[in-house]
Amino acid sequence: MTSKGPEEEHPSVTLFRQYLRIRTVQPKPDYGAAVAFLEERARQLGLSCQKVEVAPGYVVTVLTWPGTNPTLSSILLNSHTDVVPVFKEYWSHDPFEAFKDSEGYIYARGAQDMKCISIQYLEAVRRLKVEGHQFPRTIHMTFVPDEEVGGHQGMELFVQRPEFQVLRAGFALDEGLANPTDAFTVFYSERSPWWVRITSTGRPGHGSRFIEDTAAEKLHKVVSSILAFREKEWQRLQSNPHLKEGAVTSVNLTKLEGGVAYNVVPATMSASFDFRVAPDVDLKAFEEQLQSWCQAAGEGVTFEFGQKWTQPQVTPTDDSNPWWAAFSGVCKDLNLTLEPEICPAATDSRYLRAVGVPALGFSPMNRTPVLLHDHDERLHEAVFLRGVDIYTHLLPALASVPALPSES
Ligand code: MET
Ligand SMILES: [Zn+2]
Ligand SMILES: [Zn+2]
Repeated sequence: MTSKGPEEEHPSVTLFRQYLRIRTVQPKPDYGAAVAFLEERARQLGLSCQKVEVAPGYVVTVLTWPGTNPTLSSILLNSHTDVVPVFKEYWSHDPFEAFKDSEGYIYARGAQDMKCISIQYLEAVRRLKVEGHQFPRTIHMTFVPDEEVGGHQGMELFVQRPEFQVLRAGFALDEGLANPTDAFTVFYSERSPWWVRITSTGRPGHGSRFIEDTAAEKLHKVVSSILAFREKEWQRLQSNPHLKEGAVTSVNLTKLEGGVAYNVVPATMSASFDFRVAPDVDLKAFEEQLQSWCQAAGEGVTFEFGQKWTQPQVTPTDDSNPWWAAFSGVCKDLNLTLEPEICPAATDSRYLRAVGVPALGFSPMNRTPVLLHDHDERLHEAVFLRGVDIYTHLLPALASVPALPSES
């Protein structure tokens, strides 16, 4: 794949690179600049733009292309505006410069996750509008803050607002993952994030002594139990070629805290875990399992949640679901191979599915290594432009799905 010189760059790519330069990086995203950029896009496209401040400083921006039949539910195209932090010293190029190399790879935080998709939605809508199309269903593009830290000041609040009810979303598209093969990944469900901090308390004292019942000793037991569970799930995944990553429960030990000095045995220590619980797991039984690991380690071992999602939902991927039929039908027509999976990570789709909006997680990036949250996150301009084409085909089909039984 070769790229054109800057003077010949495709305008959609130029727009993408402009958006990538906005520093919406956690933990202090410049949301104001992103909202201003989106307002300008709305103006250019002749779309209405609504700003819903779901919490002070947290604005959900909604661009709307009205359909011809307002009695029908709408299509919601969602993307988040924030991106995760970078370790700049490990990058080949400044992650907020949107550098394009001679081959056409665009390096930037958010190139895959998920500023590409925001611009692809906008550019697909622009093209369809310019061509004079109109569709029965309204298309809303929602640009939400806060996804990368849990969506608690973003989509979680937005779905509870009257402004969300008014959108009457019937179906949503949201982010997926790149796929290194020729196929495209599509997510119909996701694992539930459970962030668990285990705190162990025990007897303190002088570091030279054989103190019994220490916080560290008990914490070690819980850590061992959880890492043994991790190994069991890993083996289950490895031994069954039919299981994809999202179908088993994963866990990582992500933080250890405690202690003040080499020679002081601390009274408290803690370990934090990022569990991603598969959607078919009995969550009550799973919490009891956590409880029993703590109890088995001894007195004074407790746990608390940093995140605890308990409403996993599955969007059907068979033709009983007219949205799936429309989505997969277009992909078939375009000769795109789909790999339907459970998303291993968490996205804002979980909030949409929980309020009854079927959602698919789709990032149209094939032949692309999965580099989200990684150093040198990048996307080839040709893959990006192909994604605009794909949405240009998907949107007419989705926005023309005939009235559902519930809508007639
Ligand atoms: C659990 S909050 C979601 C943050 C991010 N999308 C992740 O999956 O880690
Ligand atoms: Zn994302
Ligand atoms: Zn992310």
